[in-house]
Amino acid sequence: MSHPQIELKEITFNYHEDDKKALDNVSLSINPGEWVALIGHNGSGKSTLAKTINGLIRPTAGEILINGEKLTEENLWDMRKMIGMVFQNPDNQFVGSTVEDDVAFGLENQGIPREEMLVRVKDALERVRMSEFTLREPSMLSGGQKQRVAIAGVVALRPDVIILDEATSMLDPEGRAEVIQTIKKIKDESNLTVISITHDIDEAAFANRVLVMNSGQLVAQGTPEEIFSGNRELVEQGLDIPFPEKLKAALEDREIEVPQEYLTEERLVEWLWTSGLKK
Ligand SMILES: Nc1ncnc2c1ncn2[C@@H]1O[C@H](COP(=O)(O)OP(=O)(O)OP(=O)(O)O)[C@@H](O)[C@H]1O
Repeated sequence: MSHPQIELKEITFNYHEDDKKALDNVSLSINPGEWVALIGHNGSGKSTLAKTINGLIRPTAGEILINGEKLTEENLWDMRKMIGMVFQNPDNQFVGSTVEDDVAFGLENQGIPREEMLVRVKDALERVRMSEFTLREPSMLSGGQKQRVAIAGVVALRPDVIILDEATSMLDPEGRAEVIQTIKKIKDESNLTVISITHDIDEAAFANRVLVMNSGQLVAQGTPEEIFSGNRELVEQGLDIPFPEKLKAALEDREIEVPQEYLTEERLVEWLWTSGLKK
């Protein structure tokens, strides 16, 4: 029988006994090769959920299964090798003096032999299209390039799952697009599972499935189309909605008829061209 890659069963967690629950009875499962976006306003429990999935936090109640196997103290380190994380601040993630050294760092920690390490570093840098920067100093790179190097460091470890914890939030639009395209390429090449925690709903629109957190609970899940189409409640929850949906809402407020289905930016442009809307 095939199992979900990650399964959370009725997970509850609070940081301190008297605190309100940071996670409140959360159950979910994620399959290999899925791209799942985790959205929700500040403090809704997204980062806590990610830390639970990769074993940094032990839930107060409930259980976690990875490939059908229960996460325990004994198998924690093996399980953690399956999951790589990329964090928000690109500047806090560098340890090497060159791009190459930086990507090699995690491999050295895992005791990977030098020959194998060189192959993996080269391959990882090619996959994030940073080969020409191999000997550069990481601090000299743009934000998007820094995050691509951070992704290479994770990819070199050959994880099955990559968690992006607001990995694009400090980048300009160009950097964001670079990082998202990089992740998409790697995901397609190696059936990587992607969990992206994001406030950027345009990023969430890339996912196969969107999970919405609120006050430690998983309150909704569905395709980006299902979650975002005409869903003004999300805005009330402090979330942004994708640009095409924002524009549709603004046009509707002006009593202009708009398509009810979810539109990507390309489809929106197409519709605008053909809609006969006049200035
Ligand atoms: N180290 C900690 N100690 C105590 N409470 C914490 C800690 N980290 C988070 N919390 C609390 O747990 C709850 C969930 O926080 P979490 O960081 O998981 O939310 P989030 O959705 O990731 O928020 P953000 O978007 O701001 O990163 C919040 O009430 C937060 O104050």
